[in-house]
Amino acid sequence: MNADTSLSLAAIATAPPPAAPIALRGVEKRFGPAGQIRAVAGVDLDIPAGALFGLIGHNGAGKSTLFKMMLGLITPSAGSITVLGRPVNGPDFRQVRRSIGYLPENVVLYDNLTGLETLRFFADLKGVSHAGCPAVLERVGLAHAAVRRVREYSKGMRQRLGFAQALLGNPRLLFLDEPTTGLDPEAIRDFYRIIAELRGDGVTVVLTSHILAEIQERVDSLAVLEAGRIKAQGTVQQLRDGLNLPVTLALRLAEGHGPLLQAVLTGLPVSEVTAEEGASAPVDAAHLLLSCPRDAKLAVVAALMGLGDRLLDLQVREPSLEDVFFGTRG
Ligand SMILES: Nc1ncnc2c1ncn2[C@@H]1O[C@H](COP(=O)(O)OP(=O)(O)OP(=O)(O)O)[C@@H](O)[C@H]1O
Repeated sequence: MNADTSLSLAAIATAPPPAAPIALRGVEKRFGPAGQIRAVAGVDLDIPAGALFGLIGHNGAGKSTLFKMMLGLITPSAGSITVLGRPVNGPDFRQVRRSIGYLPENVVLYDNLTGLETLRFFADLKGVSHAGCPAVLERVGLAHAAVRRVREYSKGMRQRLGFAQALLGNPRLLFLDEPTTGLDPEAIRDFYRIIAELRGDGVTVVLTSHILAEIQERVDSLAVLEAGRIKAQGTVQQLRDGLNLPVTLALRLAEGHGPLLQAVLTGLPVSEVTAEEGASAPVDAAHLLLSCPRDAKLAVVAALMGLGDRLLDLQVREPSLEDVFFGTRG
């Protein structure tokens, strides 16, 4: 064996394992002297490497508690968590933490520091070089404000700065708690553009949001958390399919369609016929909404073709994630 070969074997032996999925098994967290507050209850969760994963839940559902346990900041009362191939709270997790970026829900910033000084401060805490700070500021669109004090920053600029500190040290995994709070639509677009770039580099991103429509458009898969439990998990399509929520068909019809509409729909499982908001009397209105089970959608659409030129327009409206989220409640 020559020197080069032994060197490369040594490198393989000490190389970190490939980024593994995040895995939670039976995770529970209780607070209070007698453990009477159950913030997280029996959570099983798998987040694949390279995913953009969304965690959705109302206030108090347990999202932040789950994040803090995945970061090793607090210890589960029961269950196990593995992040990037290592048990959280295990002896070598400190090392893994260096590969993780975290944006807390309320990032603490010091008003007297400039943006650049803030990033240097966080770089020191994380044990990474100051050299990357200007580039990270540039990446989040704050290069122009690098030497302005944080007290002069708008809410959106503060949120960008919080995001910037999470990006320090080129993390392999990002936990972002409500990352788009306080951002205007353009800044939200910028944020997801950066997320897309990071994912192109193989970074795994886990985020929470209350803006359900925003999450629905962007994540690969998500978990709906309610009262500390996962109520549903999967892609948006899987959630919709699993819940079998009805599909809405929005029709625009020519006058005098009433009897014909009733005739073509006879025998089909159309549960509701209502006028779309703004239209006049229900069945004679020109704009109608029909609701039917998703497995009857094609049969209903085919039947509606029987309206001929009285059917002016037809839109199939899938249930939104909002429907999925609230459909899983209670
Ligand atoms: N340190 C703590 N001591 C006692 N109870 C706590 C503690 N941290 C969280 N809780 C409770 O655990 C539950 C879950 O809180 P958590 O902050 O995880 O929810 P969340 O989904 O992040 O909510 P939000 O969207 O409002 O941030 C809540 O009932 C909360 O009051």
